[in-house]
Amino acid sequence: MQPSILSTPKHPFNHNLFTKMSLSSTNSLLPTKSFTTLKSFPATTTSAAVHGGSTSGHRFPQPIFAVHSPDPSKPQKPSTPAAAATAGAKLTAGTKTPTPAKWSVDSWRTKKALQLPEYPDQAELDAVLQTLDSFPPIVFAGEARHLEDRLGEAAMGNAFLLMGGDCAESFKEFNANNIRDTFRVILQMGVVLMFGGQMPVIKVGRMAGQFAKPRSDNFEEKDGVKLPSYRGDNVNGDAFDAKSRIPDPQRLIRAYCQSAATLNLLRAFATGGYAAMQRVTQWNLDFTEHSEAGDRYQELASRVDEALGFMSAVGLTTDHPIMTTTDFWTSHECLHLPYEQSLTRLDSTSSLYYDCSAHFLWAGERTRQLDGAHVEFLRGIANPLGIKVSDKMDPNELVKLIDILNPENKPGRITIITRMGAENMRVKLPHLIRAVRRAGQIVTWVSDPMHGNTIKAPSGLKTRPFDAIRAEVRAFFDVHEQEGSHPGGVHLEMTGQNVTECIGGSRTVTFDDLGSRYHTHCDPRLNASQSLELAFIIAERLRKRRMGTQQSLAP
Ligand SMILES: O=C[C@H](O)[C@H](O)COP(=O)(O)O
Ligand SMILES: C=C(OP(=O)(O)O)C(=O)O
Ligand SMILES: [Mn+2]
Repeated sequence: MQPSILSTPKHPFNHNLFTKMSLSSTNSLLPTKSFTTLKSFPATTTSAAVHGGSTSGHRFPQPIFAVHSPDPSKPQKPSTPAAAATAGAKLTAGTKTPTPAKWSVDSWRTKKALQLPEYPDQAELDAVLQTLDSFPPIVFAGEARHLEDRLGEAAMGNAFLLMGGDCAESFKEFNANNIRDTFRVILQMGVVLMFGGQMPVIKVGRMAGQFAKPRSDNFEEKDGVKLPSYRGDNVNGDAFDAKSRIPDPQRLIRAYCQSAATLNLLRAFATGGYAAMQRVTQWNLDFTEHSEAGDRYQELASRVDEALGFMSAVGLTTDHPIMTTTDFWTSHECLHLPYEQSLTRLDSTSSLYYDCSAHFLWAGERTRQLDGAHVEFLRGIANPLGIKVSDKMDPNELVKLIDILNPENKPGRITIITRMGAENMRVKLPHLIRAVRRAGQIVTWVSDPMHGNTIKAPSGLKTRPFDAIRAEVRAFFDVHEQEGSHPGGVHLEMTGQNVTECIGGSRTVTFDDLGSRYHTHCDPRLNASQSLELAFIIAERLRKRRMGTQQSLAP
C-alpha cells in the first residue's frame, strides 16, 4: 500500500552518522596522492543538505543497528537464512533439495569459486581484508529489509523496480558531477515511470560498490601481446600494460572508501532537498534539454508541477518528507567474495547476517552455479538478492537455485533478472515463469535488456543497439502479459553523462560516433537521453497495462 501523504514514511537514509561522515578518517587509507585528488572528490554534504533544512536525520528516528563482525572464537548464532533452511526444510513440488550443510561467513571457501582474482601476495590480501573487517558497514541491515519489503510489492505487481548505473564504476570517473548526473537521470526516469504506471517506483543504483567484473576471457590480446584481463578497478588497472593488470589488494580499500563517499553524497541528494518533487522541472540535464526525450520530460514535469500547485491550493501539504525526499538504495554484483565476506556483519536486531557493502546483491550469470562458492555465500546473507538469468538457464535449475537462496519463500527476497535478447526471451521466459509458478515460488521478475544485446562495432568497440534493447523490453512485457505474471522492473547499464556507447536512439548515435565519447570501463551504457527515451517507452507499456487491468475490472 502507498503510504499516505500524512503518514511518516519509513526512510532508509535516516542516520545522522552518515551525513556527518567525513573523509578525514579514511584519508590515510587512500593511496598517497596529492590534495588535487581530494579536490575532485564529492563533497561530504550537499549545499541543499546543509541549507535545505527540511530533512535532517532527526525527522526519522530509528535505532542504530548494532552490527558487528562475528567473533570466530565464539560459537556463531545459527540464525542465518541458510540455517533457517536447514531447520525449516520446506521443499517445493517435485524438487528434492538435500539438507544444506551449516553456513558460515567463510563456508564459501570450501566450494569452487569462479572469476576471483589471484593475488600474488596472499599476506597482503589478508592484511587488507582484516582492515576492511574492522571498518564500519557501508549500509545498515534495516535499510536492506525495507528494500526487501518494497521488492515484495513489485513481485505482486504493486510497484516497479528501476535499477541502473555503470557497468563498472571506476576510480578515474569518481567525482560529484558523475554521481549527481546518474542520480538525476534516475530521478527523471522514476517520475516518468510513476506517471505511466501510477505506482511507486523503487529506485536502486548500480552505484557505490559496482566495481568487480566477471570476464568472458581470462586474457586480452592486442597486437600480439597477451595480458590478464581487466577485472574492475577494485582488482587491477585497465591500462594495457603488464604492471596494471596485476591484482592489487590495496585497491579494495580505495573501492571501499569510494563506495562510502558515493553513498554519502547519494544520501545527501536523496534527503537534503535535491530530490524534492518541487524540483521536478529542474532535473533535466543540459544536453537532454533539446532532445526529443528531454522535451517530453519537460512537458511531463510541468504537468507534475501543476498538480503540486493544485495540491497546495486545496490545502494538501507538499512539504512533507514524502514529497521532499526519496528512497534510494544501492546494489552490485556479489562477485569479489573476500571483500563481501569482510563487510558481512551480524545484525543484532534480527540475528541475521547482512552483507553491508550494499543493500542488494546479485549473482552474476557466470557465477550462479548451484554448488559454487557465490551461491554458498549468498544463501547465508539476509539482503534481498538478484539472480542473473540468460537463455542458458534450465527451468528446473532455476527452481532449485531459488529454493537454495529462499527456502522460506519470502516475497522480495529474490529478483530474477533476465538477460537473453528479445528472441530468446519469447521462447525461454514462458518456461521459466511456468516452472517457478508450479513450484509456488514468489519472485520479482525484472528485465536486463543490456547483457543479451552486446555486439562488436567494426571499430572493435563493444556496443548495444537501442532497437535491440527496446525489443527485449517489449518481449519481456509481452511474455508477462501472455503468462499473466507481473513485469516487476528493469535493470539497466546507464549513465547521466552524454556518452556515445550504445548506438541508436532518437538522437542517433552511429558506429562512427562511438569513438568520440566512449568512456565505459567495461560494457556500453545508455546515455542520459537514451535512458530517458527508454523510460518513456516502458511508461507507455505500464500505462497500457494499467488501462487493460482497469478495463478487465470494469463491470
Ligand atoms: O558486465 C558484464 C560482464 O562483465 C561483461 O559483459 C563481460 O564482458 P566481456 O565479454 O568483454 O568479458
Ligand atoms: C556481469 C553482468 O551481468 P551478467 O552476469 O548478466 O553477464 C553485469 O550486470 O555487469
Ligand atoms: Mn555489464
